[in-house]
Amino acid sequence: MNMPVKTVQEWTKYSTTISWPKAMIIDGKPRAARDDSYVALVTPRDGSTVTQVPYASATDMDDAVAAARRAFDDGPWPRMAPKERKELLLAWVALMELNRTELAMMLSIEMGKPISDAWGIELRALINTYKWYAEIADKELDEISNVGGDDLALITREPVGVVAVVTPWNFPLTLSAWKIAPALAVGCTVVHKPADLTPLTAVRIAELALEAGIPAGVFNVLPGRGSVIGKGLGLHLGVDSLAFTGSTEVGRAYMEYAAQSNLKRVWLELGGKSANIILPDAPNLQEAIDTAAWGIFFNSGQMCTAPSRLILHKDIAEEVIAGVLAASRNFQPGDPFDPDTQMGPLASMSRRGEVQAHVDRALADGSTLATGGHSVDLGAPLTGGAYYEPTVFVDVHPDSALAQEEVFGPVLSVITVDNEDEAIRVANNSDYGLAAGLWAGSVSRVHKLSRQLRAGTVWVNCYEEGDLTVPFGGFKMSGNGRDKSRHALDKYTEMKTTYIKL
Ligand SMILES: NC(=O)C1=CN([C@@H]2O[C@H](COP(=O)(O)OP(=O)(O)OC[C@H]3O[C@@H](n4cnc5c(N)ncnc54)[C@H](OP(=O)(O)O)[C@@H]3O)[C@@H](O)[C@H]2O)C=CC1
Ligand SMILES: CCCCCC/C=C/C(=O)O
Repeated sequence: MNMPVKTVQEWTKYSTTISWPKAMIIDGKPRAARDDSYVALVTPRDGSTVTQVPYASATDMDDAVAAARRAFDDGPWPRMAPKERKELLLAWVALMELNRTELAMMLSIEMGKPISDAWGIELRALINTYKWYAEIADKELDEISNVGGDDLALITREPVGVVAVVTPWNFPLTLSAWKIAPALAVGCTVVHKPADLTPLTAVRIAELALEAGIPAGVFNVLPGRGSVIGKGLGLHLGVDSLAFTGSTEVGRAYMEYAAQSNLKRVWLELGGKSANIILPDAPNLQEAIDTAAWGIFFNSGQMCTAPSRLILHKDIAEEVIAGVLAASRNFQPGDPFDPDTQMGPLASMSRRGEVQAHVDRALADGSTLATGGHSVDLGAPLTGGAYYEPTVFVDVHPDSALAQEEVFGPVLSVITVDNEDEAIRVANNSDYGLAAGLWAGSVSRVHKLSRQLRAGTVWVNCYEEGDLTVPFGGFKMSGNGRDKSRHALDKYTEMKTTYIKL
């Protein structure tokens, strides 16, 4: 399917027709915050205020959790036949498809994602994720244990209960869907707190859920401050499980909130500092070069799996660096409404300030800047936008702050090594373990080295490839549990043994 709107002029005109949600969704109804609070939604495209967002207080949060609790304890959702849940979820998917263009534009406005990526990548992922988990809802079977004699033991999975979902702004629709869709498919009810930067796409999706007939209280969405609503959900005694994507620092806080409250299950998908290793026998060096550049500049580098450490064998380092610098010229930031733009702004001015601080520190630490390192002013009418140059540092020390800390911006660190053992040592020299890339030709080398990489996903001769059938999540301080695939269902179910004397 192709994008229905084609040119930057058409998209710009279309952006003015968007009708933004005015209320949050609690217990099946749109409503304002009880204290009538609102905050401004500012687009990083040009720095303008787009609309006002209803902003939840702790009282609204209590209402939402109570609604989700009632819907779980007494409502039809966990009790209906899985095939009925499937039909309702598929009706919701049909509305997402119908509203794809509007949702893509809202996303592009909220966090500056290039419209081609918003429509072509993120909306596709959103729709496919809900469809996949809707379809799986009536295909999971339970187990009977072979205990023998006159006994019968059932091993069943039951929905865990009320699930809080707290998500970031970089892939706000995809990352939320990876949690909300499996939770709802197994019969849980959900309270979603979207990121401050991307509240209204989340509310719009909840409006569509109501339109599709998802019962009241099953899916509640609360825009609100992380330190109030996120923390409040983490501490709430009415929440049985909490699924989070975001920074390692806040992930750690969620484990503390759980320990201080009801030991709710906490599932974390956190930061990354992924290594992308290129060895001299890479089957297609040009593809490795192009993918290395695309990987770090896609979504302006705001991606937990961004291949931010490029680890090069010395024999090909010069050629790859030259290639990556040439490729970086294709990622000059541009208007996110232009379908040809490959890299839009950062998600906010404050994010841009943080990226600049990482760059300044790297310069002070003696890292060599090969290109970029500055903000960009695209001129009127986009002067207020949060644009930043594609940036590459070379000869980066593997222990430096730049090589160890997640920048979450279009900033690549290139590290040159003498041999493959050193490449693996450098790759594993990180608190994170979300993903890694390996470009090599020999089959036995690929198998040997990919086993040695301490990461939840290892991409070989590719990067950022995926499918809903494969799990996604991290080793070490990149988190626990897995999104996507059948394995995600484990996070939203409790396992029960029923042992029967016949
Ligand atoms: N794994 C990933 O994909 C992501 C990693 N990050 C990393 O985190 C860094 C900071 O980005 P940021 O957006 O601030 O990420 P955060 O981890 O702060 O935010 C993610 C979510 O957590 C909420 N939150 C914030 N503070 C608290 C708190 N004290 N208690 C409970 N919930 C909270 C946020 O709400 P609110 O938006 O209202 O603050 C948001 O919904 C990035 O530079 C990047 O390194 C960020 C986003 C995604
Ligand atoms: C459709 C591809 C979206 C992949 C998003 C993966 C990002 C994860 C993260 O940043 O946490």
